[in-house]
Formats: sequence, C-alpha cells, structure tokens
Amino acid sequence: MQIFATEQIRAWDEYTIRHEPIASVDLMERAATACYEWLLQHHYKGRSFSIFCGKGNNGGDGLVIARLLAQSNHSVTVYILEFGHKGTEDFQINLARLHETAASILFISSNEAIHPIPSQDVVIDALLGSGINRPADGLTAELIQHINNSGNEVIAIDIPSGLYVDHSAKGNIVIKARHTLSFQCFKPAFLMPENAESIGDVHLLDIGLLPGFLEQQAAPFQLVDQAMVSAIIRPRNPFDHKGDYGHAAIIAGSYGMMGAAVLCARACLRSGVGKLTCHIPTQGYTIMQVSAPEAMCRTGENHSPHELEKYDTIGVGPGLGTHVENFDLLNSVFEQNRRPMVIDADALNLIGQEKALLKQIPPGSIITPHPKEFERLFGKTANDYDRIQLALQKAAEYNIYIVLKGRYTFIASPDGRGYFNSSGNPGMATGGTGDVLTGIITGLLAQKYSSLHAALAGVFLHGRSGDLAAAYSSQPSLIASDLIEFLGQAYQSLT
Ligand SMILES: NC(=O)C1=CN([C@@H]2O[C@H](COP(=O)(O)OP(=O)(O)OC[C@H]3O[C@@H](n4cnc5c(N)ncnc54)[C@H](OP(=O)(O)O)[C@@H]3O)[C@@H](O)[C@H]2O)[C@@H](O)CC1
Ligand SMILES: [K+]
Repeated sequence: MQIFATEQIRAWDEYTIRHEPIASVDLMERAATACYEWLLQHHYKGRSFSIFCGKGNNGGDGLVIARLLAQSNHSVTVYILEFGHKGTEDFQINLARLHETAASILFISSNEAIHPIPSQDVVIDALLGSGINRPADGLTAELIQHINNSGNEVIAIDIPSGLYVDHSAKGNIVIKARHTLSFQCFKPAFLMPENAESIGDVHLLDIGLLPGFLEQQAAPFQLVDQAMVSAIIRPRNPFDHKGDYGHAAIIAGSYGMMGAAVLCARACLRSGVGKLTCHIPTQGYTIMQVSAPEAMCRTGENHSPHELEKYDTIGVGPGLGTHVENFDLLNSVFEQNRRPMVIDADALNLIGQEKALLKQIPPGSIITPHPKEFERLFGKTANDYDRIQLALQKAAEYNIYIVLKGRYTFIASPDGRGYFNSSGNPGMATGGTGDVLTGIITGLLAQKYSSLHAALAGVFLHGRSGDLAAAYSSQPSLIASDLIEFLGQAYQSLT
C-alpha cells in the first residue's frame, strides 16, 4: 500500500471526481457517511455530540456528519470557527443542508464565544484537515486547547487538527484524539512516534477512491503489508534439500548475555535456514547446545572469527558486549565477508564508537538499530521526519539497508525508497525481540532472498508473530521467545 503526501492525496480525490465521475460534494457525502457509519458501529449510537468545524472541506465533512447524526435523532451542537471567509463551496452547500435539521449551530468568532463542552458529549474534530498550511494560532489554538482541556472523548476527522500530513508539527498546538477516522490510505503523520499522543487509534475508511490512480503514482513511502510479503516469500520445491536454504552464521553472546545469542539462533532456525553455525564464547557452549540443538557451535578466543567465507551470510551483534577486543572481531568479520550481512545491537554500538567501521560494512548489508542506536551512529535529529530523511541519506551514503526499529519500523533502502512496517504491537517492547528480528533476517538472507526482501519480509513476519502471540495470550505478557514460537503461524497466515 502506498503512503501519500498531501498533494498526492488531493490529486487522488480529483482523479476520482473526474473519472468516476462524482461531484466533489458527493464525495464529501461518501467520506462523511463512512465516518457516521463507523460511529454507529462503535458504540456511539444514541450519544450526544459537539462537532467543531472549520470552513474548509474538513469542516464540510463535520457538517455532513452533524446532519446524518441529527437526522437519526442524535443531539448535535455544531460550532463553526470563523476564519474570516465564507468557506469552500462544499462547506456552504452542507451548511445550508444542516440548517434544515434540528442541530444547533453556533459561530465562534472570539474567545468569549468559547463555552464549556457538556461533559457527556463526544467531540468531533473537523476544524482543520489536510489543507492546514501554518501552525494553529490565535482563536484556533485557543479552541484546540479548550477541547483538549475539556477531558471529553475526541474523534478527529481525517487528521487531528493542527497536525501536518507529511512534516513535523512538534511543539505546535494539536488536537489530542482518542480515535482518528481517516480516508483510504495511511498518511505519514500516523506513522511517527512524535504524533502518538494526538492521533490515538487510526481507522482507515474506504471511500472508494479509484485504484487506477495508484498505477500512475510513485509514492514517497510504501506500507509493508501482507500482500507485499506474500509476494516475496517463495514456496518450497518438493526436491529441495537443506543446501538449498543456505548456511548462516551467528556471531553473538558473552558472559551473562547468552540469552540474546540463543534467541537470535532459534529465530534464525525457525525462519527456515538450511544450516546454522553459532560463533559464541566458550562459556556459552552448553547453553547454546541445549537451547538450540539444531545449530552447530564454534567456540574459541574472541568468538573464533575464522573460515567465515563458507557461510552464505552472517548475523553479528546480539549480546556481544562492547569490550575492546570486539573491534578486532568486527574488523576481521568485515575483511573476510564482503557479502550482505546483518549487523545489530552491540556490533552497532561498537561502530557508533568507531565510525570508520561504517565504511567497512559489506555493501547491501542490513543494520537494525533502535532509535538510540541510530542516534549513536548518525547523530540526533530535531524530529521523527528528519530522522527518516537522515536514514535514507545514510542508507545511500553507505550502500546499506537501515531497519529503524519502532512501532512502525522504517526500512531505508539505499536507492532512496522508504518502507513502514504495518505489523506488530506495543507488547513487543520487551527485551530480546530485537535479537529475534536479527535471527529472522539473517535466516532469510541465507535463503538467498535479496537484502531488501529479507528486511521487508523479516520485519513483517516478526511483527505478525507478535500480533499472533498477543492475540493468543496478551500484550503485557508477551516475551521474545513467544515470537519464535509463533513464527510458524506467521508464515502460515501469509497464504
Ligand atoms: N473532495 C475532496 O477533496 C475530499 C476532501 N475531504 C476532506 O477535505 C479536507 C481537506 O479540505 P481543504 O483542502 O478544504 O482543507 P481544510 O483542512 O479543511 O482547511 C483548509 C482551510 O483552513 C485554513 N487554514 C489552514 N491552516 C490554518 C490554520 N493553521 N489556522 C486556521 N486556518 C487555517 C485555510 O484557509 P486560509 O486561511 O489559508 O485561506 C482553509 O480555509 C480533508 O482533510 C478531508 O477532511 C473529504 O471530504 C474527502 C473528499
Ligand atoms: K480534523
């Protein structure tokens, strides 16, 4: 699924208006009807509503929702924020239609017109949508603060007022919604951690925008979803043998952190790799052999980084520790192996301390930092949008794939394309889940998936395993081992 910027969303609306064809006001009716139906299906039937509208088409959506609610015997008060102009054509048509219902209509043109919101009311926020072109200030800002301070439940239409679709509104005054009802496709704003407090739960409603538009468009970002990953994962051939699924190595673990190595190894095995050898410290030998009997082990000084050429790929980092000898280890790995590999955790922290190592990473490799590790490698950014841009820039500069872990993990490809993963849940914010991801991606690389495909399928399957595990038990109880147990079902769910 494509993730569009403001101009493309507008162009998609216009394409639909021209080619369906449908009048703009009828498309607004369709969008607002989808919101109205969502409200009725989600326990808001019979409630009373305070609906705040601007004078653009977002406000127009609010007026249609108000009319549909009033016509179905809901108590509705509509507050229209005066912008100093009459409003868009569709706004005006719908204001006239609203006057024919029992809804109360009040205009807000000064602070004195802002009154307490009845505590039982559900607030609908239709002040500003994708047409926002500057930070909310003056009366608009006052009204947004008033709504936020009311404690009422807020449902935002299209996007919480004050947020931009595709750049940062950090520090600005923005509606804090419990739910956001948006249309057709994800907007970049919904995928940024900095907006978590504003957007609440996002629900995408189908308003029938024509799919023909999608063929003409190169979107700035793609959403990694089931359709994309199902097309990546290849079925197995009946005559295949283990040699067809590659030989991976995992270089991981240290005293007190063998769990990270075990999780990584077990996830790699479950991803479908043909053979796995773990390069681990001697004191971890029994732990690994008992925990992952399917894996072979190499022990010896400094993880015994020898004969690495024989592996199809290598995953390095989980539980490695950051002692100085590990700089030699990394140097040795990068010298012997020039094929794409996976670099995570302490290996990234070592590179963060010795930035010259960045240039030695084999081309096409995948690094999997969480935001703090990313910051140690590439520096701080002012906001989440800048971090995404920095990831794309660094992916191109070093010819690597950057998997920036988070609720919507971002994958930066060196060719400039960016992807947001759609699977996963907050239950996965627990120790060891990153080690599992490294194991899965390493396993996929060994099975000769391209770096891009290994990264995309790896993050999606990892998140899907988390979703299945959380559905089976719960988010708070989820632990990293659960992801390995549910990886089989995650594969199964693709077909
Ligand atoms: N047919 C369609 O296309 C469909 C569109 N749909 C809906 O349309 C929405 C987009 O509508 P839109 O483009 O009219 O913009 P919208 O967000 O309502 O606001 C623009 C107004 O706000 C003003 N303004 C801007 N910034 C401001 C600020 N900080 N503080 C104060 N004012 C500010 C600006 O005025 P200005 O002062 O710049 O002249 C302008 O008047 C979209 O989100 C979706 O809900 C759906 O119905 C589906 C079908
Ligand atoms: K809004």
